[in-house]
Amino acid sequence: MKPAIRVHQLACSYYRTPVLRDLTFAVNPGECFIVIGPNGSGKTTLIKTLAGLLPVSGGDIFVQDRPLRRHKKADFSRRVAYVAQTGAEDSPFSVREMVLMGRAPYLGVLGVEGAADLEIARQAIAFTGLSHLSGRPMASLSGGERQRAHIARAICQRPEIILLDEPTAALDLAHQIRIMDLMAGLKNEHGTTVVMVSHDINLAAMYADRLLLLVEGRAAACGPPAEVIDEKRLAGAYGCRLLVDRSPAGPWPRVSLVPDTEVGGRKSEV
Ligand SMILES: Nc1ncnc2c1ncn2[C@@H]1O[C@H](COP(=O)(O)OP(=O)(O)OP(=O)(O)O)[C@@H](O)[C@H]1O
Repeated sequence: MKPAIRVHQLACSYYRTPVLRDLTFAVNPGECFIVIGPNGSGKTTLIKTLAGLLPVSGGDIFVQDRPLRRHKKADFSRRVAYVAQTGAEDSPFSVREMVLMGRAPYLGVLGVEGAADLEIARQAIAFTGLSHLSGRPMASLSGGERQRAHIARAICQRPEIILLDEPTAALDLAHQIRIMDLMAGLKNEHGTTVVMVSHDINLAAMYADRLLLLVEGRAAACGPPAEVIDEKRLAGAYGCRLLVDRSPAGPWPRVSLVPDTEVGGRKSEV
C-alpha cells in the first residue's frame, strides 16, 4: 500500500530560524492521523507545508507517491483539501456560495458550476448539518457553524486527503464530537485520509489511528495512541504533570491533568 503522504527528513525555517527538523513519517491511505504537541512545536507549520502553502528548506514531501512540488495546482486541489484555523470572518459570501467554491478545481475555463456541482455542494452542506443556514452570510455564523461551513467547502472538493488545523478549537463539547464524527464518517464511508492538528489529546486518542507527537519541530513519537500516549513522554513534552489511564468511554488512553499548586483550597496528593 503506497502512503497517502510521505515526509522524508523534512526541514522548514522562518527567516533562517529552523522550525521543523529532520521529520520523517508516512500517512497511510484512509487513515486518521493526528498531530499533537506543545505550543510552538511546529504543528501549523507542518500542516501548511503539507498543503503546499509554505516552502521547505530541506527534505521531501510526497503526496500519493509524487513529490509535492511536481503536482499541478488544480490537480492537487482535486486531491487535497486544507481547512485552516478559522477566526473572525467578514466574507460577503453566503454559506452556499462559500461551499460551492470547493468545486473551483473542477470547473472549466468559464468557471460556471453545473447541476452536478450544485448537488455536491448541497450534499456537503447537509452532511455538515448546515442546510438551514445555507442562505446566511458567512459573517453572521457562530464560530462552530463557520468551522463546519469551511469543512463543508473542503468536502465539496471531494478530496482524497483532507488536512485540518485544529478543527475543534473553540467549539463546545457537542460540536467537537460532531466534527470528529464527521471526519470519521468521511474516513469510513469515503476512504478519505484525514490529517489533523489537535490540542485535545483525549479527542485525538479517541479518533486517531496514529498520532505524531511533535516537540520542537521533531517527531518525539509516532504510532497508535496507546503507544504514543505515555505518561512520562507527555509530561516531558508538555512540561506539566499528568496521569494516563484507560478511558471509561472505550478502549483508548485518557489523559488527566494534575494541578501543581493548591486548587480550590485542596493540595494535590498525586
Ligand atoms: N510567519 C512566521 N514567521 C516567523 N516565525 C513563525 C511564523 N509562523 C510561526 N512561526 C514560529 O514557528 C514556530 C512554530 O509555530 P507553529 O505555529 O507551527 O506552532 P504550533 O505547534 O502550531 O503552535 P500552537 O500550538 O501555538 O498553535 C513558533 O516558534 C512560531 O513563533
